[in-house]
Amino acid sequence: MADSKTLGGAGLRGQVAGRTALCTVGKTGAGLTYRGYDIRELAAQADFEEVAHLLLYGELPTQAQLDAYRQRLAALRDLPQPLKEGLERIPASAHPMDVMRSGASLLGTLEPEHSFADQQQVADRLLGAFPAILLYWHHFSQSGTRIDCSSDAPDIASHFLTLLHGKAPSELHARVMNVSLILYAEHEFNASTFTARVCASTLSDLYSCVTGAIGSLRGPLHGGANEAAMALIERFASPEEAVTGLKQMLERKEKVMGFGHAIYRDSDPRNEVIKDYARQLAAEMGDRVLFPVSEAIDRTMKEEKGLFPNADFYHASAYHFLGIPTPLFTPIFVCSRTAGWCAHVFEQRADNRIIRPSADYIGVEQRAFTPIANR
Ligand SMILES: CC(=O)SCCNC(=O)CCNC(=O)[C@H](O)C(C)(C)COP(=O)(O)OP(=O)(O)OC[C@H]1O[C@@H](n2cnc3c(N)ncnc32)[C@H](O)[C@@H]1OP(=O)(O)O
Ligand SMILES: O=C([O-])CC(=O)C(=O)O
Repeated sequence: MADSKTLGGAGLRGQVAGRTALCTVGKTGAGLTYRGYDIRELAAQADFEEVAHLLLYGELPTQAQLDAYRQRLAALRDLPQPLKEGLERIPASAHPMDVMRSGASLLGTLEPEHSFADQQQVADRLLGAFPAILLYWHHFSQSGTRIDCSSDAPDIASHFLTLLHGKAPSELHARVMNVSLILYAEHEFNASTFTARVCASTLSDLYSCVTGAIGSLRGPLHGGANEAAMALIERFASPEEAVTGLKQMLERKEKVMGFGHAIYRDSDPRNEVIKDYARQLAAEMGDRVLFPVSEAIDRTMKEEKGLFPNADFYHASAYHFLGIPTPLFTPIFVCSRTAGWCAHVFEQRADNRIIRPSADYIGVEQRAFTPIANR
């Protein structure tokens, strides 16, 4: 009989909760693979649309398939008018992750998934529409501007940056965004994906699965860590200040967001990729503070706690150098992880049994009910 203290109390760590053909995390010799491809090769040579096709359609596309897929996704960028009106009613004070969650849910009321035969179409629709859901609200709430949601950018990475900045990104910026979307696209049974699979196991619709997953991703122990990491980095004006500040945080037993991982023990393979791009962007910007401070935090965490940066830590400075406001960081994770979430929902549906574990009861023994007048 399993001991519940070592199960629930330890966050189900090490428990196999299902099967997947999508991804391996932390296996010896291969840090992270998507359908058998090493993340480093995908990040170096592929575009996000190729990776989304791999996850959602089972294989990397041919050039003709990729062109057709890009066109299909581009045709799904614009938003229906009632969704725009709904986004206009969300206050500027809202967290952008709440906008993503509400946007996904509202789209599901306007273009419901009538049957599971629609699932590929819905997944593509969410991938196509998420940048505009976020950035239509962002511009309207900041300045009252109603942006054109359908840019002529060639891919989702450039589309996002075009909607945000009102102009096409440079080649380097488009590449960094593409790489970021690839790195965040899929990660086995992480908390948000598991949320999506639990929802899918009830035979619920895809919008509900994705909406629930967004809620899970929002927390600072998961996707929200990239925003929290940025807030931390910005607190320090120099590497020396960062070292002192970090040591004080660790003495106070505070968690340092962007470090550590539930599965990886020594390093997160996504870190070295995004760190390299953060360094390139820092050089391009002539930055002399943010990147050196980030490296000082990184070194101090290694020396003091033996902890390593996860995918989120250097994403913070990379996104900052792309001119992305900090509250929009975690929504970009949504734009990417939607590919992984939807692929997991398809997988769950293809071999489903409702996910319903048991709990070890630790409450009071059974007792007699006392009517309210006698209590
Ligand atoms: C894309 C992603 O979602 S990646 C994860 C993003 N999240 C973060 O960056 C948040 C900061 N990190 C954390 O909170 C954790 O490392 C998690 C949530 C990612 C993993 O949690 P766990 O699996 O429980 O971590 P783990 O078992 O390795 O922790 C071991 C010890 O290191 C400590 N530790 C782990 N991460 C950190 C951290 N970032 N800062 C300080 N201490 C930490 C834990 O408190 C624990 O100490 P204890 O044994 O004294 O309680
Ligand atoms: O796998 C996890 O627990 C968290 C993570 O890195 C991710 O979802 O990308």
